[in-house]
Amino acid sequence: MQNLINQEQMRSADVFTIKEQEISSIELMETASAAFVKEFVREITDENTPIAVLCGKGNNGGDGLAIARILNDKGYNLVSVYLIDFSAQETEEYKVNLNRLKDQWFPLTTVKSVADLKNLKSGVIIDAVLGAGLNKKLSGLYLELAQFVNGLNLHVIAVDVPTGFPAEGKLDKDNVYIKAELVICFQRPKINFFFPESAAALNRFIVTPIGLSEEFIERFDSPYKLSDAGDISDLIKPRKPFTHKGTYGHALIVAGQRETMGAAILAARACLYSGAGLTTLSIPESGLTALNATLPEVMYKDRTALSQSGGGFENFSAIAVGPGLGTGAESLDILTSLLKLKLPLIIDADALNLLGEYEELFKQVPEGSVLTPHIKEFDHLFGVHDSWWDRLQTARAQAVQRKCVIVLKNQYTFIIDQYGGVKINPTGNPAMAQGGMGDVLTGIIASLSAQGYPADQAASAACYLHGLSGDKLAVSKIAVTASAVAGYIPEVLKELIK
Ligand SMILES: NC(=O)C1=CN([C@@H]2O[C@H](COP(=O)(O)OP(=O)(O)OC[C@H]3O[C@@H](n4cnc5c(N)ncnc54)[C@H](OP(=O)(O)O)[C@@H]3O)[C@@H](O)[C@H]2O)[C@@H](O)CC1
Ligand SMILES: Nc1ncnc2c1ncn2[C@@H]1O[C@H](COP(=O)(O)OP(=O)(O)O)[C@@H](O)[C@H]1O
Repeated sequence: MQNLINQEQMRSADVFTIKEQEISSIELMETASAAFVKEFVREITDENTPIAVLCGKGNNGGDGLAIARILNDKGYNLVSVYLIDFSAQETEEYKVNLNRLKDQWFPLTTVKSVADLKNLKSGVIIDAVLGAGLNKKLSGLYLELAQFVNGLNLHVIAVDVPTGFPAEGKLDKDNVYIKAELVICFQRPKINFFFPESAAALNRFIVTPIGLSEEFIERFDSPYKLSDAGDISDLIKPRKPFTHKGTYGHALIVAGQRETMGAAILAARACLYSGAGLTTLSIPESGLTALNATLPEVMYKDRTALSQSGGGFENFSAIAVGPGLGTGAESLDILTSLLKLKLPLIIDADALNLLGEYEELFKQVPEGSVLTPHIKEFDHLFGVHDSWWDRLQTARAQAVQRKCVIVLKNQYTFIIDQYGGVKINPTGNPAMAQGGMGDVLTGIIASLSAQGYPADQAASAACYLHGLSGDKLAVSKIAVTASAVAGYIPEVLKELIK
């Protein structure tokens, strides 16, 4: 698990590393530039590709100058450098690298206005204009430059961060960035890469270590952590000898109505395949035939018993409610009765929509519950947000206030624990953008909860497994179905168990 540090912390990591390793800042820049080149040559393998390096006058530009030199040394023989001369001040490291470049023969063009970029027509652009030192929106000549470069439609690879893109904080819709196909980013990804608004600035990113002290970085207490396979492997317990179905909990899923019975069955399927000892589905009776035909292992519970002082619903190891439930009077009664049990719930889909409608009901959600909203459900619950940064901050505050886990779903799903800590899930892909996928996630969370994993662990492991299953299936498929993702969970679980 990596902690995502902010730019101030990154700068102190620079200072610490320079002192600890007794190196100069120019040597650190050289290491960073070499690390960039290592990734770049994997991406652009043809040494005869024309490469234009656009360099600002800060350290991002300093990197660009070093990168141009290292690429040239590696046999990339069509590298040209454009010195973006829109600001007066240049950094020391920039000056050193410019002198190193001038020592060799190198095509250098000084750019005083975008007209000076007229020869830029083909090949790859390395964007080293502005990096993490960005302190305001692009305007004036920088804005013109970004618009000009974007208009060229060339393959842009950015150094550390695309020009104009803030590493952290709210991303305004009217921001303009130099749009990169790829960002090769130093040591840690920027938190803003994980928000959908980042699609305006980059398609992909790679993180490359540049030798900063990991020990020092790990000491920072960041609220944002990036999950990885190792964390999930550490969590998942193997199945032990002499265990039986009773060992692995009994999950109940309360879901479905006539038109959306599939959502209930998908959630139950995922629960079953994620290893719950027993899975029971509470659906309208009209769904029984479908249930028995598709999932014979799953049991049925008549939901009309729920209103009768618990009706045995209190005896399950975990309860999930919501997929395909509907928002009518009957569904409202079901949710009201479930909340009266005062047991932590996994709350999804229509159950969330009901909570959004009835504030009094929302207040009754027990501590330790897991809410799994997608963007629309989230904004219905907590008000409309105009940025993902704000949405995430609201989620953190609400998770603390309600002592619940919030799973804010997206390409990168944010799992927010009861203390406001955020785990970012790295697995999953656009092939999974199909109906029913959230129902499957709910089923996995229910299953892991029934097996005894605490709410935040169940949620983060479920998101990882769900996305990984989708990733494996997407290797050979343009789109993957929710059923297939559920069906593949046992394999990814097995793979992750140590
Ligand atoms: N540990 C690491 O990660 C390492 C990082 N390294 C590299 O350093 C990069 C950060 O370098 P940096 O701090 O010199 O800032 P950089 O991005 O070049 O900007 C320079 C100047 O631009 C200006 N400016 C800002 N916004 C503006 C705007 N909108 N419009 C116009 N001007 C604007 C602002 O000047 P000001 O406005 O204050 O006069 C600012 O001072 C980082 O991304 C990475 O590439 C490696 O070399 C070593 C290890
Ligand atoms: N592009 C994507 N990349 C990664 N995961 C995705 C993508 N699109 C959808 N998903 C995942 O699929 C699920 C969709 O949930 P949701 O919108 O509630 O679906 P549904 O209501 O159809 O069940 C979420 O877990 C989300 O993270």
